[in-house]
Amino acid sequence: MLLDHMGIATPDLDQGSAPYLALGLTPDGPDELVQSQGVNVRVFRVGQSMIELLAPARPDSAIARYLEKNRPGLHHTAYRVAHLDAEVERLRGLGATFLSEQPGPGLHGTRVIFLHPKWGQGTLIELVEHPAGGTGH
Ligand SMILES: CC[C@H](C(=O)O)C(=O)SCCNC(=O)CCNC(=O)[C@H](O)C(C)(C)COP(=O)(O)OP(=O)(O)OC[C@H]1O[C@@H](n2cnc3c(N)ncnc32)[C@H](O)[C@@H]1OP(=O)(O)O
Ligand SMILES: [Co+2]
Repeated sequence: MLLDHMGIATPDLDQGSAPYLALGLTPDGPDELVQSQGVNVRVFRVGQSMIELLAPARPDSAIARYLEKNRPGLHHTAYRVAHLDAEVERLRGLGATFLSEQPGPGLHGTRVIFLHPKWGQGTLIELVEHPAGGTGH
């Protein structure tokens, strides 16, 4: 299992970028608007993983709601799996609860799904389908 990214909630991508730029990281390509999630995303690559900076693009987005109730910072962690549907079924068999019935569109055209933060023992966990890069089970 590979860590795909750490999702960081920020009110503003430039403000949220400051520590990562100071650490010597540079954005990996242009910012991306992901309409389905109502977020503007800026990515910094860290080895095989990423820092995924997320700023609200709409007041009704999950990130906007999160920032109404929480300080900016680590929002979720995401893991790479080779065969997402099979992994979802395997985890459902173990009693895992998901925030949606089916995977949806994620960054860079990936398929993603989120596990309920209660199941994640307080951490919001995202699974990202990477047919090549996942390890799967
Ligand atoms: C561009 C896509 C990109 C990608 O990687 O591809 C992304 O990662 S997009 C990221 C933004 N999208 C999402 O997070 C989608 C999944 N999230 C949700 O559906 C909601 O945010 C949800 C259900 C986790 C929370 O919804 P809401 O904020 O409306 O509800 P509450 O504030 O009442 O929270 C309920 C309960 O969950 C706890 N909570 C909320 N957010 C988090 C979090 N990020 N980490 C841990 N726990 C979280 C919150 O504290 C409440 O707990 P409770 O004990 O009931 O008080
Ligand atoms: Co994410």
